Amino acid sequence: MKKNGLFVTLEGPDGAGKTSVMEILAARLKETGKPFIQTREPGGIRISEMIREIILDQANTEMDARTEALLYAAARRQHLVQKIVPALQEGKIVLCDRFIDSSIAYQGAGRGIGTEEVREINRFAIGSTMPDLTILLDLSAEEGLARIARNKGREVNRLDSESLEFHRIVRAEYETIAETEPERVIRIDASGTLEETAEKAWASLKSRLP
Ligand SMILES: Nc1ncnc2c1ncn2[C@@H]1O[C@H](COP(=O)(O)OP(=O)(O)OP(=O)(O)O)[C@@H](O)[C@H]1O
Ligand SMILES: Cc1cn([C@H]2C[C@H](O)[C@@H](COP(=O)(O)O)O2)c(=O)[nH]c1=O
Repeated sequence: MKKNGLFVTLEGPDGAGKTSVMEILAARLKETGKPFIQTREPGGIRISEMIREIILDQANTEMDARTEALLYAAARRQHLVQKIVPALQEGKIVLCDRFIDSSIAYQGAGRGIGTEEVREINRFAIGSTMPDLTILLDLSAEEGLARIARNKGREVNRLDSESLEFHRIVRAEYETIAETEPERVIRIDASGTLEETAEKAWASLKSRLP
């Protein structure tokens, strides 16, 4: 696949500030006049949003870890072919809230399936389309969960409800990913104010803009 755009993902533990930072990045991008889209995983398009409902439904307590990993990968495949790749082919910047690294961290490490096995099913789903830039918002599991708890308007989903230990493992795996792929993954300390974090994220994105 030939692509001319820039594929940028935001990653990090629950409550790190990805959605909030993405809104600020989108506002900055708008000022530049460069064409871009905002999207998220799991979701972004109709079928993948339906899969999201199933995965995150608190009632689905019996869901097997591999089923969960496959559902995330299936949602990703459809999202990629229907929305991400066409936008990249049109030369747009794609800002995506979570992508493959979430599966490596949450299913591979958090669920204990194994990062290589999860990488393998995602290779089947996405082929060679990897993000050009990943902004990793790094925050302790405790602080991330505390931010979510303070946000009364936000629904707590099935993954949020996992143990503190699960979320600590997720965060540690993100650190490993950042150490392994320093060219692609820029780690940002997300423990400051939203404005401070967004400023650092914008500096990273700006330096990669075409
Ligand atoms: N730097 C910050 N300091 C304090 N609170 C923050 C900061 N950034 C975001 N918040 C607040 O924390 C909560 C979670 O933020 P947000 O939804 O942006 O995180 P997220 O990483 O997208 O979470 P999730 O992955 O769970 O959806 C929101 O209530 C938001 O207003
Ligand atoms: C893409 C992806 C996501 N997850 C988890 C991470 C979060 O707990 C939820 C999504 O909720 P958000 O409010 O949109 O962040 O799903 C995952 O476990 N694996 C994945 O591949």
